[in-house]
Amino acid sequence: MRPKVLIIDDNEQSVDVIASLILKAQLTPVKATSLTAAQHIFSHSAPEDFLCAIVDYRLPDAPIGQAIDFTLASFLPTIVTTEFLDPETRAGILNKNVIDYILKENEQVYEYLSVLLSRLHKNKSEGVLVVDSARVSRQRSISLLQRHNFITHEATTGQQGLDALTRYSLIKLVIVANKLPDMSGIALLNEIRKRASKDDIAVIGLSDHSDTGVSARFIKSGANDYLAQPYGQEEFLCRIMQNIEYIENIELIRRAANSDFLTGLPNRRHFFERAAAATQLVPKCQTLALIDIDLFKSVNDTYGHDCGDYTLREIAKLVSSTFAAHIPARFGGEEFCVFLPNVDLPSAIHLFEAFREELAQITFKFEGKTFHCTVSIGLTAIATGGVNSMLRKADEYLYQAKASGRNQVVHDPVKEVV
Ligand SMILES: Nc1nc2c(ncn2[C@@H]2O[C@H](COP(=O)(O)OP(=O)(O)OP(=O)(O)O)[C@@H](O)[C@H]2O)c(=O)[nH]1
Repeated sequence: MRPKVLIIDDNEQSVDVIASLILKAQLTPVKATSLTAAQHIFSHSAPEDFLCAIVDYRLPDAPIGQAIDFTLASFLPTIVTTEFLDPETRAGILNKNVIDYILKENEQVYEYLSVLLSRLHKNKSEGVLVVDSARVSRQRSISLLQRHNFITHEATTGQQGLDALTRYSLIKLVIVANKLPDMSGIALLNEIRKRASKDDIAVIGLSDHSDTGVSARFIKSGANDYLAQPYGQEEFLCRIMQNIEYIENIELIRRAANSDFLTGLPNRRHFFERAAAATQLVPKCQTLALIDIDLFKSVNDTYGHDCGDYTLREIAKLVSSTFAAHIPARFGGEEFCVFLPNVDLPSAIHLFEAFREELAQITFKFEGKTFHCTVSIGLTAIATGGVNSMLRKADEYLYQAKASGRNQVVHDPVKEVV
């Protein structure tokens, strides 16, 4: 079920705009035109179904932000919208521990709201580590991050920070104080950069307003950004969002470059990178298989190219789930490859026979038509010549499998395995 977002606003026009943004962010809007209506809706719902609330500061039955107090008391992360904003109101809103406020002054702010909503959703799977021995400053950072749904981790020493990085793989961003009890922030940054580049984990260094040299040293030593203390909460959150988005965009580009467009499986290039990394770890044994769909041309010719694409995607899903613990890839056309470090020939034969049989049992259904597919597989464990030589050998066996009637696995003679 899509998470819900509660809108409390008595202005029909802004409710409609906000609701359409919520739908665009793949979330479900729930509308209330007053505080009383919101209280009624909320008392009949499960609080955990709601991602957040978007609350107008001034409502007929809640003229000075009482609806904000209600959503916060209901543990709903709250974004405030308002038509006016004097410094006193702004400070009052921010003091209430809301996520952010939106001044309804132009269309661009709705764009910002849209970004904020999708971030709140995505942040639930993003880890941020705060390494700061000063309790108040650390807790302030953690509290701001939690308000934005991030998974937070805290450390008071550099070593604890490094341990947390080893333990929690979801950490995308680290906030590093300049002075730590066991090392300097710069020294910690150096250690982090030995493990992860600027494109893998973003680091924001905390410096002092009075010491501009520190921020420059952070950046020169590989930090993505810095924040001069004391900082405002809006600046803090803007920088966090910017840096997390940078890491996410790099991830997206990498995924696009490494995966096959049609099936999402790793592509040939990425396969070779992963296989090379796996062989460097000197596996005890290795097997490699080439899988080719039988008579696939006839699927295209009989049911059309779209059906061919659908079949490739379905078979790719089975390849991906069956060989998730190994290194599967689409090699192009109707051919897949799987490299299995630390799997010997008898175990691999068992795996690929089971895969072949399972696939042959599947009834593919496309636009009212049903049909079956089989695959031929060439499998080798003769690893002395490296991955390229394994590919040539597997290709020979694949040719034999096709020539001997298809729907079979041809492999090295079991006793001759090196
Ligand atoms: N729909 C679709 N078809 C593809 C794609 N890539 C390759 N093909 C088709 O896959 C077919 C491969 O045909 P062939 O090489 O003759 O082999 P086959 O029909 O599978 O026969 P055997 O391999 O001998 O069992 C061709 O018709 C290609 O057009 C793709 O991405 N989508």
